[in-house]
Amino acid sequence: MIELERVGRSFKVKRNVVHAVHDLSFTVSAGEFVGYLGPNGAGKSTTIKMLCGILTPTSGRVRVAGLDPSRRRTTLARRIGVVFGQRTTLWWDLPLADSFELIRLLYKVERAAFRSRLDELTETLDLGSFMRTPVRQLSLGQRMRGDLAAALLHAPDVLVLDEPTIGLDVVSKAGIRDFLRRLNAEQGTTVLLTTHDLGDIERLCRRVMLIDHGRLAFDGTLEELMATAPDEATIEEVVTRLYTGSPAQ
Ligand SMILES: Nc1ncnc2c1ncn2[C@@H]1O[C@H](COP(=O)(O)OP(=O)(O)OP(=O)(O)O)[C@@H](O)[C@H]1O
Repeated sequence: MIELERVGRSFKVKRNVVHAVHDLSFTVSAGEFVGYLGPNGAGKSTTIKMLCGILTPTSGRVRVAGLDPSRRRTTLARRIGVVFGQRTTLWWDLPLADSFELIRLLYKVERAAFRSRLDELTETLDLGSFMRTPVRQLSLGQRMRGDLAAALLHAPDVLVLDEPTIGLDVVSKAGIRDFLRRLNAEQGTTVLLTTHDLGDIERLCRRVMLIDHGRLAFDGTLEELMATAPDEATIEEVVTRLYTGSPAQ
C-alpha cells in the first residue's frame, strides 16, 4: 500500500543542503497499523508530505496505492486521508456540517454514499452535538474528531496521521485511539501514525518504524522494539536509548 525505495529529500538552506530524508526504504502492506517515530527534525513530516504528494522526492521512488503521489496527487487524494494534528483542514468560520458538504463536493462523493458514511462517522466519533457549531468554537478534542471525520468521508484505503492526539486530555485521547483501532480492525484501513505520544504507539501499533537523521534506525514489531532494552524498561526508556544511544536518565 505504501512503498518507498531509496528515497531522499534535501532542502537548500542558504549555502547549505539539509538532507531531511536519506536513502529511506520501507513497505507498508494493506491493513497494517504502523507507528512512525523519531526525534524532532528526524524527517517524519517530510516523509508524510512525500506520501501525500505535497513534496517531491529529490531521489528514489514513492508509491501509495500504486500511484506516484507527486504526479498523481488528485487521483491519490481519493485513496488517502491525512490528518495534521497541529493544523485543521476544516473551514474555520463554517459549521462542521458545511465543511463536510464542501469536502463531499471537492471529492465528488456521491450523495447517498456520503450520507451513510457521515451517519456512521457521526455516531462513532460522537459528532452529533456540535455538527452545527462553527469550527472556531470547537474544543481541541471536538475539532480533532471533526478533522478525522473529514479525512475519512471519502472512505480512503490509507490514513496518514501526524500527531492526532497532540494536546488532548486522557479521555479524548482514549476515544480517538479506540476509534482508530476499530477503523483498522473492522474496515481494514491502513494506518501510518506519527506521534511523540508513546502511549499511542503502545496501545495501537503492531509495527514500529523509527527514523533518525532521515534514516530508518529501527523497523520491527512493538515486542522487538521493547526487546532492544533490558526487561524492565518502559517504552519511554527504550525509545530514549534509540534516540540518544544511551539509557534514559
Ligand atoms: N521546507 C524546508 N526547508 C528547509 N529545511 C526543511 C524544510 N522542511 C524540513 N526541513 C528540515 O528537514 C529536517 C526534517 O524535518 P521534518 O519536519 O521532516 O522533521 P520531523 O521529524 O517531522 O520533526 P518534528 O518531530 O519536530 O515535527 C529538519 O532538519 C528540518 O529543519
